[in-house]
Amino acid sequence: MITDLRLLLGPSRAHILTAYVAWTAVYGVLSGVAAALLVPVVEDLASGERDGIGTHLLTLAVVTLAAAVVRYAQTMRGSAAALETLSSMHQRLGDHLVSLPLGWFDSDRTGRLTRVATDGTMMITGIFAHLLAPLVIAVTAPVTVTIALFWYDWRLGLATALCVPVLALAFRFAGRSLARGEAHNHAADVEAGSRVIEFGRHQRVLRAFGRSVHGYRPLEGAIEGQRRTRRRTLGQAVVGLSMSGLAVQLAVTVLVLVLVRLTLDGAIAPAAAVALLALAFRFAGPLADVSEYAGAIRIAAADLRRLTDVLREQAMPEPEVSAPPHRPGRLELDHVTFGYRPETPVLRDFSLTVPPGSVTALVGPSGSGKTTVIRLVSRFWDVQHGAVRVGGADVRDLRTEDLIRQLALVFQDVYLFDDTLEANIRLGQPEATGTELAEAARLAGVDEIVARLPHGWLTQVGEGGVALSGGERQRVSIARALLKRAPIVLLDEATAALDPENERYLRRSFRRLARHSTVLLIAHRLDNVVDADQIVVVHDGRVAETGTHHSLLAAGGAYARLWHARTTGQGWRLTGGPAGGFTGRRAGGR
Ligand SMILES: Nc1ncnc2c1ncn2[C@@H]1O[C@H](COP(=O)(O)OP(=O)(O)OP(=O)(O)O)[C@@H](O)[C@H]1O
Repeated sequence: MITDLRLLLGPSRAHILTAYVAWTAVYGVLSGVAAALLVPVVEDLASGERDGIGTHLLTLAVVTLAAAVVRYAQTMRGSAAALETLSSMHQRLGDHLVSLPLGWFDSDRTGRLTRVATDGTMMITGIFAHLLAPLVIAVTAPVTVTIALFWYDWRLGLATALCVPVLALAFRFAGRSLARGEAHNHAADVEAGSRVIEFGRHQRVLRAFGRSVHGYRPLEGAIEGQRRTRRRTLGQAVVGLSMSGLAVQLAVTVLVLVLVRLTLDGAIAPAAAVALLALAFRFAGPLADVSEYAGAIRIAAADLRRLTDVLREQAMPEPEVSAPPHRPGRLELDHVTFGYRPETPVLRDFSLTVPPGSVTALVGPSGSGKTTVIRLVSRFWDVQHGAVRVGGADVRDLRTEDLIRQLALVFQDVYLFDDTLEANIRLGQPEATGTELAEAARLAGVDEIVARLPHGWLTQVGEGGVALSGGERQRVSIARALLKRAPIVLLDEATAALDPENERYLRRSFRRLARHSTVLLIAHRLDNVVDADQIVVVHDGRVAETGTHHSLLAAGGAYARLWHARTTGQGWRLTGGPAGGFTGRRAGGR
């Protein structure tokens, strides 16, 4: 737990935790010493030793006072450490997430991440408020008491020391069974939580098909699974906790028996035996506390581990300093082979060069790998073979900020943040002037949206941009790209048909983007590729054909078939033929 907390704090702030643990340990030692000092006091009382009693009482008072001061310092440091850990947790998570490859963010991991990040605050507060101090004191106070017992009578000390492995075994057994149960509970909770989120998010589809909670099997199954798992793990937890509680009781019984034996043999005076009995309980007290908290400690430790596991994920390697982009605006994929799973390549020996200031269009059937090309250029993933170069530099030799500075991305699935319209566009260039912002908005047709909305630029667009239509969201995303004025623009054209107005804005913006930048465009409508400097036909992860609209038509290959099928107006569909071949088929034709 302490290792994970140190990782969460980071190397520069880890000393805050070390100081807190050290103060807690000192408090544990002092409380053990204070308990041990009762023995000579009781002995003095019984023997009527007036001089001794004064000295011992004074020592006891000093130790108790020191324990109180240390307790105060320890509590203050605990609050400071909790606050630091909380602020550091979100910061470090955020910093690390941006360095992870996008492949890491599958829906399963994102669901788990959401849970650990939201539960994290409660968990960290709980650890510092209730768990860490008892855990440290459960080590230092009993150790101090054991040393005191040794000092008083070695047989008593030996008996106490022999109890330690038994207790450790019992705690280990309890801890393991609790951890196992907790892992099952967590998996069941995540599954149920994900199903509830899915159920909420996709209400439109579910309602269209008349599904309520009761008719939605995945959610019902997950809730039932959660109930079954909880019932089963509760039984295991009770067994584990009873075992550790029993072990503590057993240790106390052993100590009492040894004490009685030594007293009966005359080795210990009866009055001292009473004080030593209290000391034996002081040995067992912190352990009993910890055994009581064992469930909470295990749960917190598991939550903490899940959180720090994210920080342990391998980040994308980045150079200290970026290689200089010696060919600005140039884009190149050099014999690239890549698969989301290395054993199933999506792009094979894929080569493509986009000269600076030119427009290249990627066309091809759905699933042929066009979007993957754009993702590799943006270094969302790293290639398995070959190289991707932006501005002449391998993307792996560029720091993320330097790579992203060269790119503007317009994706199909435009995501807008729950902020104002202006903030969403400024994302492309936060320091842009008002004039630049207005110009980008005018070209992309966002000014019309601004004029229509009640709060204009300051309208909140809602999470994901729900307050805007799909076409409007795309216009906002194009305005972002226009504002950024990056040397290279990557554009994934919307597959869904845009209405004529949105289409007009898209074309206008596109012409403006092409005037200043290199453009790599994924085209789903062939009208938009006629003027491209280069058309690359992608099929099954390979470059099937390359040329201009006219040269490809003259070649009479896959592109020409595609074009003719489209222009006959009878509909077409792409089917994978032999290497590089598509067939333009009439809809419904054989
Ligand atoms: N995140 C992912 N994990 C695993 N496989 C993926 C992932 N994204 C895409 N794929 C697979 O990679 C292949 C190429 O997908 P890609 O999105 O690049 O095709 P595309 O040509 O852009 O298709 P479309 O025109 O439909 O957008 C497909 O088989 C797809 O299922």
